[in-house]
Amino acid sequence: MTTASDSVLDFTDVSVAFRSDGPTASAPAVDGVSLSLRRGEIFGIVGESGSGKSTLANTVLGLLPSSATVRGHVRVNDRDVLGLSESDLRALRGDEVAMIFQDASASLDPTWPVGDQIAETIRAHRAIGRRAAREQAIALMTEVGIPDAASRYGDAPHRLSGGMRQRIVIAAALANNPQLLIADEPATALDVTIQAQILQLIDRLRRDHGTTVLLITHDLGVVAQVCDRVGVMYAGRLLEVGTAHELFARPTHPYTRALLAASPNRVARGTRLPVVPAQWSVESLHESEAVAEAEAAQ
Ligand SMILES: Nc1ncnc2c1ncn2[C@@H]1O[C@H](COP(=O)(O)OP(=O)(O)OP(=O)(O)O)[C@@H](O)[C@H]1O
Repeated sequence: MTTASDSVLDFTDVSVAFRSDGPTASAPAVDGVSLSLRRGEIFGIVGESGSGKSTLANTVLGLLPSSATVRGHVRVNDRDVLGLSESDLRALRGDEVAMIFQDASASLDPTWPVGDQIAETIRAHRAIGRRAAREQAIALMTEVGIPDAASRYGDAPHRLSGGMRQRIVIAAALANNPQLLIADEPATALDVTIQAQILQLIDRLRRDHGTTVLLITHDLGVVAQVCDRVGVMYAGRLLEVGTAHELFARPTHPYTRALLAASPNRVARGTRLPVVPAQWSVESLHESEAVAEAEAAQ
């Protein structure tokens, strides 16, 4: 059992619903999710598009629109973050918790030198001078693998490749040594080789700094490459949690088994989750499993 001291992030019976303008209430985007992340682990949330992964993650830093109603408890280091004021959330963001998204370009100001953007992130949370912040930013750029970081400090984002921009975003995210990093599809927009490098970087940073990582993905290859434990989401529900090894070797939920059966080369990088029919039922999954087994036996 996870105790308060070894868990960084706890979701307790979290549900999220978006107010709809239509006559019928829409199904909850997140439905009764309970989950604890252990200190220093990379926890993958895997699920097809629309399963509620981003919505769940966005509850942590208060990033949901006002049309969303969140129920349950979301605790960071035992402090309930739902209902925090905007200024408390700002203090939490980038300090205890940092978040990176799929599109690095959208996270960076296109008109500003990349190094200054990292330095400002440091100065937003700590009282240090410009020169010290600049030195720390260059050290971070070096740490995340920007070659000749000092000379790239003054570059505008468009002068860097997509992979290098994502490294800058990761450097800025880690600037204040957060305990928790939420990475929402951090490598999906990049080509396969660069994706692998970004994931290796996240894994190395976790090892070097002890950062806990919540990694959102719909790529089973990502799960296989870096995740310690995995939660499978479907239609807002967390169906199954286990180690990455358990998930691949002994999936217990029929939905997970169907996903894996439908992804024959499932540990290869770039294995996207197949979309299962919206009106999913356990019976239909049993059928698809039977078909997969019959095909495998041929
Ligand atoms: N701002 C919003 N207003 C209304 N509904 C929303 C909003 N954001 C998400 N939803 C709905 O919530 C459900 C879950 O969406 P969410 O983006 O969390 O899924 P996801 O698993 O992260 O998908 P993807 O991998 O495509 O990002 C979907 O049905 C989506 O349409």
